[in-house]
Amino acid sequence: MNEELDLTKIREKITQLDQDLLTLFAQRRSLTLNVAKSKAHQIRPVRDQQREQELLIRLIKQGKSLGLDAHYVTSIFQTIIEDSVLNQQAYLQTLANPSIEMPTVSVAFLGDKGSYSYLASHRYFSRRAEKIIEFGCQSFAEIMTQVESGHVDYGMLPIENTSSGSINEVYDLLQHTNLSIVGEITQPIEHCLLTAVNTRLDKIKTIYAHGQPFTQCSNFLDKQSNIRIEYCESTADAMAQAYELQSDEVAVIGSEEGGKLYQLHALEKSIANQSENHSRFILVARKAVDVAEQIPAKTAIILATGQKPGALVECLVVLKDKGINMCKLESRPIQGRPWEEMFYIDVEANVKSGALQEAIAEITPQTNFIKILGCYPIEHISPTSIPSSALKD
Ligand SMILES: O=C(O)C(=O)C[C@]1(C(=O)O)C=C[C@@H](O)C=C1
Repeated sequence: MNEELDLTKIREKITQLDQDLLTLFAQRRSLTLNVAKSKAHQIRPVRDQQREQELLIRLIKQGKSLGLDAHYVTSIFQTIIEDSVLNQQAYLQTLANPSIEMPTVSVAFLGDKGSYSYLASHRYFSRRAEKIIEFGCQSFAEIMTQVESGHVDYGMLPIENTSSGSINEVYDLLQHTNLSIVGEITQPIEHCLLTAVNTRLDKIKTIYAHGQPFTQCSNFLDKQSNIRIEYCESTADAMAQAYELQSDEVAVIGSEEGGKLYQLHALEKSIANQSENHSRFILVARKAVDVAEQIPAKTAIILATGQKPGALVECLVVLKDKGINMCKLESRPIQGRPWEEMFYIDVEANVKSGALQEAIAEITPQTNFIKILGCYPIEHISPTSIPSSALKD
């Protein structure tokens, strides 16, 4: 056979190239760590979008001359840059918080292996810790208690989802805790219908699911007739049940990645109402963290204004006047005080910044309760925009 078409030989060459690519990725990563060290000295922001834009435009051009299309090149390098920014941020955070020890961390999350909270915990600490001690919990309240009591270092809690909105139970728990929010991570939620054995959709009689995925897949579930839904404490619980039953009439809603831990296969993929489905998780700890100046920060504040008309608006006007961007506003009833609301406000500012300190000082007299829930690095790296002319062939 023509040597060029010998599959074994071709695969050997691909394997070698993939290995070379990995070596290059690792070299690039260690160079960006030096960039972070240099920026730590000069107190320059981690992100330099002009540099990113120049780099992407040049790479798209070079890619085209090699027969690689612009979208392919862009998506690869945006992933590389995101990794670079997150790594630099993680490094600068270790400098800003020298007392926090990281090689081994213990993390409490909802459910067991395979839950979305489990996946978020592993992703979050993958660039920060060498070893994770996992602590699966049965409820959000248990996660808080485990961290408060010192049994674990961190708790990972989902706070909002792009499809089903805010997770009220978590907001309510934050009202009464002394824990601080020290990080965030946005996890893509890719709901699939998973089964333990090969089967067909029309054979499924029972679907096991946690309440959240159930709500997020309501359109798909409405279309299935004669299917019984069994609510579970967590997605991992649902997966464990399906694994144990080994039935061609049983399915579970969960991620393909998590399902693999239970030897489950995807019968249907992308079954969520919204194709772009993401959950934002917060990480809580007993001690607040400092956020390095070079990193964009978010501060979470809760406050109650009583029933004075316009009191909340006045607080928000203070933020506007100080040029502080509010990225989230949520309200929840205050337990035991009917019709009174607790407001949760996320702002894009470092709590140590002059502007936010001044804003808090001005807002405080207008409230009957105010507390900083935490200040942490913004983990969401929005991709740098590229002029459309660079994308054209
Ligand atoms: O060149 C820098 O300043 C870097 O931080 C490196 C890098 C990259 O990975 O290429 C990452 C982040 C910046 O926004 C720009 C570029």
